[in-house]
Amino acid sequence: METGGVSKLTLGRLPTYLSYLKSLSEDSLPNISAAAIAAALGLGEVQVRKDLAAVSDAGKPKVGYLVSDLIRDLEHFLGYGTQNSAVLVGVGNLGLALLSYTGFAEYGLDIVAAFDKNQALIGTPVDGTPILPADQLPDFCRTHGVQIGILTVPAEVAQSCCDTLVQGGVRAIWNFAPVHLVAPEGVLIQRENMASSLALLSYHLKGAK
Ligand SMILES: NC(=O)c1ccc[n+]([C@@H]2O[C@H](COP(=O)([O-])OP(=O)(O)OC[C@H]3O[C@@H](n4cnc5c(N)ncnc54)[C@H](O)[C@@H]3O)[C@@H](O)[C@H]2O)c1
Repeated sequence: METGGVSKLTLGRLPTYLSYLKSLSEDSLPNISAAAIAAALGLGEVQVRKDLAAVSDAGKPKVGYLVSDLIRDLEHFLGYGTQNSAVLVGVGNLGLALLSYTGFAEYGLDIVAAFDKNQALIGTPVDGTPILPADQLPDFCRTHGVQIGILTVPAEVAQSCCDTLVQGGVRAIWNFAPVHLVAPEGVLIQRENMASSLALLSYHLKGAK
């Protein structure tokens, strides 16, 4: 996976740094040290220093980072300044919850339309997002230059929906269905795997007994 020279683990921590920095009140000091960020987030100082050095050269010895510069560099690196158009496929329980979440805009994600095969759902927008028939998916993606597809369909149809997104020119797929998807080179599939997270929790509890 191409991540601009930083590891996937570092990349996964960057939004945490960003949201912490943004949560600091305007009355806070303009500068912050890697040590202070590490302490606030329960991370190692060396780790934080290394992560931030990969995306920003705003850090100065003894002074730390100018918070506003660090926010700017993190947002730039994560591409939050530019909005990415996305479509969501499968307007069921999970799809509806994601469509109703207003926080994605902050991460540069703009869900421009949702698709479902259930005719009863077509035509009634969810929080302003139109719900369109599934057979319009590839044409819509092509016409609107959609880059991201969010899959919230049952596992058994996820691969065919993924193929349709790829046909429409989508190059990044956020898959919530519990299934491994195959896509051509150049298409990134990011699976939201709740089983992995749960396994970690169960394993932790087992060790604590
Ligand atoms: N609900 C959750 O909390 C949750 C959590 C984690 C993962 N998931 C996964 O997310 C997916 C959706 O779960 P859900 O609970 O929202 O299911 P759901 O049955 O409520 O919704 C699925 C939707 O997909 C639509 N659909 C089915 N085939 C389609 C197709 N070919 N093209 C377009 N739309 C199609 C259905 O009409 C329905 O509206 C599942 O794979 C599930 O395992 C759900």
